[in-house]
Amino acid sequence: MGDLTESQILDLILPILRRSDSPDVELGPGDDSAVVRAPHGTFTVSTDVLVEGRHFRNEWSTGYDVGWRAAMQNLADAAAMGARPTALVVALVLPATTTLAWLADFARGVAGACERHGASVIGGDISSGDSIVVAVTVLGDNDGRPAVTRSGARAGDVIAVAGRLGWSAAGLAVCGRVLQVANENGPVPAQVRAVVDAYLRPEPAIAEGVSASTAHAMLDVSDGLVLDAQRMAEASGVSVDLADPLAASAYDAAILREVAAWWGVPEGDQPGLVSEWILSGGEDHAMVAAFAPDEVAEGFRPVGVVVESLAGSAGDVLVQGRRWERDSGWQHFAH
Ligand SMILES: Nc1ncnc2c1ncn2[C@@H]1O[C@H](COP(=O)(O)OP(=O)(O)O)[C@@H](O)[C@H]1O
Ligand SMILES: Cc1ncc(C[n+]2csc(CCOP(=O)(O)OP(=O)(O)O)c2C)c(N)n1
Ligand SMILES: [Mg+2]
Repeated sequence: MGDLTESQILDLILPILRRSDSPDVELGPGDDSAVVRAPHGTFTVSTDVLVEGRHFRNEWSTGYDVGWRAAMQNLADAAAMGARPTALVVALVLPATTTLAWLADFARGVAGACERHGASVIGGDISSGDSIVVAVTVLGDNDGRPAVTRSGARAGDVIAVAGRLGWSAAGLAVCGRVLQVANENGPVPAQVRAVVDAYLRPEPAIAEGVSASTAHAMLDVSDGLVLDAQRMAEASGVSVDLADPLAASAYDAAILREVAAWWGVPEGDQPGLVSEWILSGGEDHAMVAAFAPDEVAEGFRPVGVVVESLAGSAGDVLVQGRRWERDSGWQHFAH
C-alpha cells in the first residue's frame, strides 16, 4: 500500500462501504463532515479502538474479521443504550506494508456487519503507522425513547442476559491450537470451530439490546459478566446477586465443556474453566440488563436479582452467595 495516494486508497474502499439507502444519513462519506439526521433531538455516540496484538493478531484474524469485529463491538455499544445503531465513522492507522487485499477485505467486514444491523459508514480517516489501529465511532438513535443507562437498576429487579457468554474467551484460548490442528489437516469439532468463529467474528446481542425498551439499566458485556454487572451495580448504587449464573447459561456451559475437553483440560478442572469463561470472558458483547420482574424483554434469560446495598457495599456482586472479588475481568494495563 506504500506507493498509493490516500485518494487511491479511498477509491478502493468507499465503493465497498458506501450505502445510499439509509434514511438516517443526509450526506455520507466524501465531504469534510457527514450529515446525519437526528429527528428526535438527541443521538448516542460512543467510540472504541482495536489495536493489533491487543485485540487481534494478524496470524489469526483476516482483514474481514478485523473489520467485522471493529464494527460489531461498536454497534453493540449503541444497542447497549437501547439505541438503534445508525452510522459509523472508521479511522485507520495502517503500516505501509498492508496489502490492498487486506484493506478491501477489512472494508467488506465492516460493510457486512453494518448491513446486518442497518447502519452505514459515513466517514473516517486513514494514516500510516507502525501497527494496525482501528478506531470506530458509532452514532445511535433511540427513536424518541429515553436511552437506557447503566445507572437505573433498582432493588427487586431481575438481572437478565441476552446472547452468548464465554464463547469468545474460549475461542481466544484455543485459537492457536485450532489453527495448528487445521494446518495439519486434523479434525476440529464443530463446537470448537464455533467458539473460534465467535472470537474472530463476534455476534453481539444487538437486536435484543435495541428492543429492550423495558430495561431499567443495561450494558454490553465487553469485559466479563461479573465485572460489567459490577459496573451496573456501582452506577446504580445497588448490589447484584447472581444466584446461579451457570445454570442460566447451561447451553453455553455445555459447549464450553466440550471445548475444554478437546483442549486437553483434565476433567476435574473443566467446570472451573467453564465458569471462568462464562463469568469473566468478555468480547461476546452479550447484553446484561435489569428489568422489573414481569417486564423481562424478549430474548433475555434471568441470571440473578438486584438487591439493596448494605452500608458501604454498593457495587458488590454475589455469585452463588459469595462476594466476588473486585475487578474480575479484562483490565488493559494489567495484561
Ligand atoms: N480517553 C477518554 N476520554 C474520555 N472519555 C473516555 C476515554 N476513555 C474512556 N472514556 C469513557 O469512559 C467510559 C468507560 O469506557 P469503556 O470501559 O471503554 O466503556 P465500554 O466498555 O462501553 O467501551 C465510557 O463512557 C467512555 O466514553
Ligand atoms: C490477541 C488477543 N489477545 C487478547 C484479547 C482479549 N481482550 C483484548 S481487549 C479485551 C476486553 C475488551 O476490549 P476493550 O478495549 O476493553 O473494550 P471496551 O470495554 O472498551 O468495549 C479482551 C478480553 C484479544 N481479543 N485478542
Ligand atoms: Mg471502550
